[in-house]
Amino acid sequence: MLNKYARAFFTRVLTPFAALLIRLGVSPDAVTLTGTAGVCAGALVFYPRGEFFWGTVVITLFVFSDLVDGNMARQLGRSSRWGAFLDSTLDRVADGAIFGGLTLWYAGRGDDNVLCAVTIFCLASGQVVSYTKARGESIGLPVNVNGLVERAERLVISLVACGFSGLHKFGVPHIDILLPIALWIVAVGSAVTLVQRVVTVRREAAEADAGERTVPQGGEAR
Ligand SMILES: CCCCCCCC/C=C\CCCCCCCC(=O)OC[C@H](COP(=O)(O)O[C@@H]1[C@H](O)[C@H](OP(=O)(O)O)[C@@H](O)[C@H](O)[C@H]1O)OC(=O)CCCCCCC/C=C\CCCCCCCC
Ligand SMILES: Nc1ccn([C@@H]2O[C@H](COP(=O)(O)O)[C@@H](O)[C@H]2O)c(=O)n1
Ligand SMILES: [Mg+2]
Ligand SMILES: [Mg+2]
Repeated sequence: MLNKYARAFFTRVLTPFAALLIRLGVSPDAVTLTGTAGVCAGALVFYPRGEFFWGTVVITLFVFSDLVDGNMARQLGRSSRWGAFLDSTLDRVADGAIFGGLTLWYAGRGDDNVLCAVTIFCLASGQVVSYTKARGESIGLPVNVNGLVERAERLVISLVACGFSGLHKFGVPHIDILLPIALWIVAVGSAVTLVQRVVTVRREAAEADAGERTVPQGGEAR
């Protein structure tokens, strides 16, 4: 949903910044790599210590690089298969760091086995949701479904809740309840999305296989 409705807005806002980076001689790949390094640093330095506010501030500063890199590549007319591969692969690394950092908190000083398990589920299910699309497309299917909770939703729900929960350390009472609520929402939403994508791939695969059986290559329909 965000990918559909918010992308156009962020493209307009970020285009001048992307153009500036191009004029400075920065490459899209450098932005992809720097953005991922920044997100990983923010998540793995701050989250395991329960510094949710500052961790989220650092991550937010870097996570938009994921919209800037593609914007730069398109402005340069240099959108490439390598760029698409690098972008998606490093998305998985960044997601792993965000939910990994939260997992380390709940496994350590946050000391909550249930939320630790929910966070691991968010991490694993998010990666599998992305995999379903990549694998489906790699076997030649359109995978015409995005599902309830795509990556943008997973990030926005988790990061907004994390940032606000971090205000608990500055004396705002009860606000830390937002993070567990968000994690449960992302976990359930990812499970639903996974089912939506698997069902779609199953239908598309059955249709494609049936089409191949009725019309053999170079032959007439039986
Ligand atoms: C006092 C309060 C403290 C508050 C602290 C700050 C709060 C932080 C708030 C928000 C931060 C949100 C940032 C989220 C930005 C997300 C940007 C992003 O990375 O989007 C990427 C996404 C997809 O790009 P790709 O095509 O490269 O990705 C593909 C896709 O992800 C596939 O995913 P999947 O299959 O898993 O579903 C992958 O398969 C594929 O491999 C991958 O390549 O881009 C978009 O979707 C575009 C839309 C971006 C929308 C961003 C919306 C941000 C909106 C609101 C921010 C709210 C701010 C509220 C702050 C309140 C503070 C007072
Ligand atoms: N280093 C990069 C990064 C991205 N691309 C291209 O942009 C597409 C992704 O666009 P986003 O707006 O989602 O970042 C990607 O599929 C590539 O075509 C690139 O070429 N080099
Ligand atoms: Mg990108
Ligand atoms: Mg990306």
